[in-house]
Amino acid sequence: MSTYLFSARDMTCTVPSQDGERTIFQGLSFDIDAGEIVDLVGPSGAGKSSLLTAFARLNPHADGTMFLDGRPATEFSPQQWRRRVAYLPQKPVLIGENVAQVIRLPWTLAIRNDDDAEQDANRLSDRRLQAHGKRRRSGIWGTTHNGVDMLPDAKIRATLDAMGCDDIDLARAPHDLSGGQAARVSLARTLLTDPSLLLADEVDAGLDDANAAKVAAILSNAAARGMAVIRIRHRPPDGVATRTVTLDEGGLR
Ligand SMILES: Nc1ncnc2c1ncn2[C@@H]1O[C@H](COP(=O)(O)OP(=O)(O)OP(=O)(O)O)[C@@H](O)[C@H]1O
Repeated sequence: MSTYLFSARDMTCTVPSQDGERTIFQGLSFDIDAGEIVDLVGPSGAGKSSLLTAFARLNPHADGTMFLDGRPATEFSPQQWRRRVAYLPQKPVLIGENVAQVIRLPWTLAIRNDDDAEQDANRLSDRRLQAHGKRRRSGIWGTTHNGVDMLPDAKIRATLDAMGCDDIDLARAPHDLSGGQAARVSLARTLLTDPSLLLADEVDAGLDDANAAKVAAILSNAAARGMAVIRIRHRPPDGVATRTVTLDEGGLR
């Protein structure tokens, strides 16, 4: 059994091509511990995004064996996996009329997924069924799930401020945000769902140095609290990564 937070073994990705199929990578292994920030670099087209989406179980062309907390990925439903392993695409997709709504939506969905998973488990166990309803959720706010005010504006505000996002108005429409603000809102939204592993696919691409530094600081703080982070980056090293791995010609080194 793996002792890492996350492990992947024998990762393979084969995509359709004109000649039939093309293998992007094969037999890759990767491990990451809680609190680590690993930069995944390599030439364009090497398969970095394909590997990250494979880790997120979002890549239909990829295969392999993965473990989270020593448990095989096959023991997690796709929803349970995504609750723990968050994939952040380069271009933020911000759904909602304003920043507060954008941030609240995945939080609500994450809670609902937790409850769904809990209900599934409870169906299998009368004893746990009795306990259902008494249990307190130990989420990042430590609140129970019984009201719409689980994530009130004041808490969103405080969280954004703590992440260096005091320039972002909660009432602002997502399409009015600058690129740097949108990137940080997207990041804050994901971090609030408290994933164990964050897969950040070029989230600082296209940002100016100041905004890229803010994004790096947010990730660094999250890692200091125990989150593991894998970043795909094309920018020069920023000193935040604990380790850099290169994907090239189908291999990781
Ligand atoms: N669904 C798909 N169908 C066909 N080819 C694909 C598919 N997904 C990825 N590829 C190909 O796989 C290769 C790896 O793509 P990927 O985006 O993972 O590389 P990358 O290292 O992230 O590149 P970049 O740094 O430019 O973003 C590319 O040649 C891409 O065209």
